[in-house]
Amino acid sequence: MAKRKARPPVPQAVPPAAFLARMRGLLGEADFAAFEAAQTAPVRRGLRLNLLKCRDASAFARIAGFSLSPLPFSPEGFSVEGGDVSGRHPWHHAGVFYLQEPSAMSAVTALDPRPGQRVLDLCAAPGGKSTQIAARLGGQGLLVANEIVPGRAKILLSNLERFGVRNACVYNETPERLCAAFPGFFDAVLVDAPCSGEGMFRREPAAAAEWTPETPAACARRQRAILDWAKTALRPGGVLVYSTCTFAPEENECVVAAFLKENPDFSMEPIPCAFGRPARPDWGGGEPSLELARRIFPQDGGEGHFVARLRMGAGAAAGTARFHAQENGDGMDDAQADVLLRAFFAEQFGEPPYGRPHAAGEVLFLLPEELPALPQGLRLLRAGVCAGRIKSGRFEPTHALYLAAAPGACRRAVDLPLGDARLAAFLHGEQIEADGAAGYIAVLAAGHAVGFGKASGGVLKNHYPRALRTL
Ligand SMILES: C[S@@+](CC[C@H](N)C(=O)[O-])C[C@H]1O[C@@H](n2cnc3c(N)ncnc32)[C@H](O)[C@@H]1O
Repeated sequence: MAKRKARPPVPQAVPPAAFLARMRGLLGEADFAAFEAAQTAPVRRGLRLNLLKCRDASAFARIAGFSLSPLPFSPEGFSVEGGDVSGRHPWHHAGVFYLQEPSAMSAVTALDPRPGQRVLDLCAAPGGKSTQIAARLGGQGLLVANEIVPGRAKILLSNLERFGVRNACVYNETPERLCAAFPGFFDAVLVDAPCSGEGMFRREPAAAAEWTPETPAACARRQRAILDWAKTALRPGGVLVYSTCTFAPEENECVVAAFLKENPDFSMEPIPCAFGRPARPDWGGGEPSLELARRIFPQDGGEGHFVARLRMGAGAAAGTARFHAQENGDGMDDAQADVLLRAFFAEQFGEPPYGRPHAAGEVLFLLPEELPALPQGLRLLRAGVCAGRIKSGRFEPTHALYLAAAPGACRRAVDLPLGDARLAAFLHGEQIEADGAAGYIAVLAAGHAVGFGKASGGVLKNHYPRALRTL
């Protein structure tokens, strides 16, 4: 592998004195001492396997050169040491793993999404929890991942594409507009709310610098508004998970207590995994069922999270979603897109096309089966997989199409070991050697697709997206 530049040291955050005083008051002397001691321990790095691409953690660790230890927060999550644990690792480019703060994995464990369900991740960027939900869905059902900030929504899309997710729609919407378009539609909704980020002070010094004693109350107002919209997108009997990465009771127990008071058709449910410790009913006005939510403090093995799982009563009233059929515009119709994609898949992949072929002008998509049509008028970044476009009468595939290939499916491929200089060159954007017939060829990193190129005259023209190339 190419030699890596040493990374500059991460600046150390100084927790505000008022924050520490609050924590001392909340936790009491003994627990506060443990909290403070954990704050100075080395930061644990978390790695989550992409179950869509790899389920064998020992083989993964051996080949990737990592040492993995299980975490209590999620069965597919590990604390990681050794090797090149970074976004530059070829298997990171291939979407085989996601680097994530360990306790952040707990929210999807609490949500417990199952294949075939319709799931909404309402505050989704950069996609830590969306990629985990998609992996748990195993390609069946639907994930709607939404992010309000445009630039962050693009990063969310990029991470879902890297993970090879086929059955997601990515939106850049306000919670209000998104939920109004999907009334009563989802089996499960995750609100991983914007918060004061007290659990991220060590990793994000900016969060510590911005914090004031008034921040939690301001965040709580926004969180309650988001939850009010989130509930409208849930079907009766569905599950709502609320999570934050902050410690402030105002943003955790108090927000959930107020929600339960205003929505008697919702009730707290136990989380099917005993990470961290029970939440504190006395920090949320005394509602006893708050004890079913969980808190994770640094002394519990993660930077900090709060997770509550609520269920909507099965008899509650729900709205009905109304969708409109997609239009094709000029160019192919869906039947022609189907024929073209079948031929391309037969040549390139050992599986037929998945989803529903759809042509929008010159661009061809494989739409999620679970979404018969799309709501109109929303800022949609992607529905399903963008397969490619017709250019000068020929089909040109996308990077996302190769990343979404099932493991072992690429028929025409050059498979390079992780440390191979040609792999480093490809990820850097260079041409590499290619034997054999001309045409599109997948580039694999030890069995997993990282992208593709077009072979001609013994070389592979590089189609690795510029924005993703290593420097
Ligand atoms: C805690 S982060 C989400 C992290 C994400 N779930 C993950 O695991 O990668 C909260 C997100 O909410 C977004 N956000 C900020 N203000 C919002 C608002 N008023 N409504 C909805 N989302 C908002 C932020 O841009 C941010 O991406």
